[in-house]
Amino acid sequence: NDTLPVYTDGGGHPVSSPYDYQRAGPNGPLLLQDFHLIDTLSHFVRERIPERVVHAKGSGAHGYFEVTRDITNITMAAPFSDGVGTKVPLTMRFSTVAGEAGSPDTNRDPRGFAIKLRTSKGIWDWVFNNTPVFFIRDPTKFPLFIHSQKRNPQTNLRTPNSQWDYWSQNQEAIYQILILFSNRGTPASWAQMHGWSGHTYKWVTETGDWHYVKVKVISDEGINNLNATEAKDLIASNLDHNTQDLSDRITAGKFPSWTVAIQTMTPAESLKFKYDVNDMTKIWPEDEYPLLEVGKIVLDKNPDNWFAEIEQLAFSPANMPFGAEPSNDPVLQARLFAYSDTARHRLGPNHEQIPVNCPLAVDNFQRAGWMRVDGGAGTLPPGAANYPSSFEAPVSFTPRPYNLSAIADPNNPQGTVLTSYKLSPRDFEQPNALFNTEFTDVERQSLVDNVIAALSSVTVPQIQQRSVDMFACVDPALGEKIGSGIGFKASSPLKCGE
Ligand code: HEM
Repeated sequence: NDTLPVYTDGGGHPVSSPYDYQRAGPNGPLLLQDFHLIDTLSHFVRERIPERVVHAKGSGAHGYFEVTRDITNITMAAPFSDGVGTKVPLTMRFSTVAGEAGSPDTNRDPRGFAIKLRTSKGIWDWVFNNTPVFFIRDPTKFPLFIHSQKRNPQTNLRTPNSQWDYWSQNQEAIYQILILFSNRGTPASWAQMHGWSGHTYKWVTETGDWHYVKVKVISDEGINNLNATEAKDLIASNLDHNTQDLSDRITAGKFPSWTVAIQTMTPAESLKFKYDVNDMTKIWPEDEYPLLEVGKIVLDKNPDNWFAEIEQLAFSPANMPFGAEPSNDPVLQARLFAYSDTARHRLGPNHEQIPVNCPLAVDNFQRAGWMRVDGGAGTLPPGAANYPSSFEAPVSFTPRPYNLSAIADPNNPQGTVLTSYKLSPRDFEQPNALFNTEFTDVERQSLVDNVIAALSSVTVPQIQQRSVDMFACVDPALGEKIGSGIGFKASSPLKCGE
């Protein structure tokens, strides 16, 4: 049938039968020249990547987020800044936490509730759970807590002893334990769960005003849970119950949907809040901090390729557009580091170019590394400079639209500053001493000759001028010698830093 594609090996060469292989005679050993066999085997034995260290079992789908309220008085972050009615594509992944990739969907566990929003200003990952609080408020506890819940290193069994040993020693987990051991610990469907940010974030406006914010993603169907017997029965009859349920709903056109709401707190209010605003074992009561509906989520497309679009998803709470910032919640701060770090391990340094993780637009200087399969330069022409060039201007730089130090937090009055060292005339003092008092005559002359030779092959006059000025800042005589060697004079007045 010539309408079908022709079966080939990995090099694109047609192969008559995928089952056949080459031997030295009908009953002889295999031939190393059989590329098809070797290609097939060697790809197969590399088909697994590490599973997620937590949240290994999960499933997901694609859809969109729609802005339903103008909250530019709370944040300048896209998609909100793009106006009511703006829709951005998203991918969501739901997961259990402690089980391995093949473990049952209906195990008692919190559920991961992760959302990748592809906004006009970059990726915004909402890496939430289906619970409003968390077990810990100290980041150092996370690996230790997870060790107590996962398999014992000697027996490879999960043991109630270590689970309850941890919890009874670390009782700040109690709110989450109550949820976990109620029927909320076994949701009936990914579509019938709410999601919560858990953490407090800071959302900032164009003028630098900011609020503490928590996000709640409310299932339009309400929540629906299994009792312990139902959950156990499903483990016996269908390990993948929730995975299947999500996929079946979308195939049947019964698209899961959620309403997104936020709670806000001003910095002044936070000082009067009964608990630490950065303590993620506490909720903000909804009667005191009412929910404000701001958006809608709909999931309307199943993945075409589970590995490419779900397993290779890499979420990071550090992925935030301008207008959303982390609070000083230490658990959140630790997560800002941990997720991209694990993605580099699990998927490699170029995980952000995997289509499901890729922002709508990305232009930077990251071109190489393992498995770089695109030009790595976004929309830049292939020959564009691979660093911030002064003469080819490959990219422009957006000034940050607010000054981080201006939004200092009353809970941390020092604030944070965005800075780098500025050049000053003092930066030339030690080079001057090296040139004049340490170098020998031979070294001085070799420096002049070698720099003249190097600068003569530079073809951009403003680079030659800046370089001559740099040497003149070290010593005017040095600038004069090098300048005359390439036909330039030091600028007058000469500027040697601020
Ligand atoms: C210090 C605390 C924490 C650390 C170090 C941590 C670390 C991790 C790591 C390493 C993964 C695997 C990611 C991957 O392989 O792509 C993960 C997954 C996940 N975590 Fe955390 N986590 C922490 C706390 C939390 C909290 C507080 C939440 C929710 C509020 C959360 C929600 C999730 C979710 C939803 C996933 C699954 C993401 C996906 O579907 O790919 N984690 N976490």
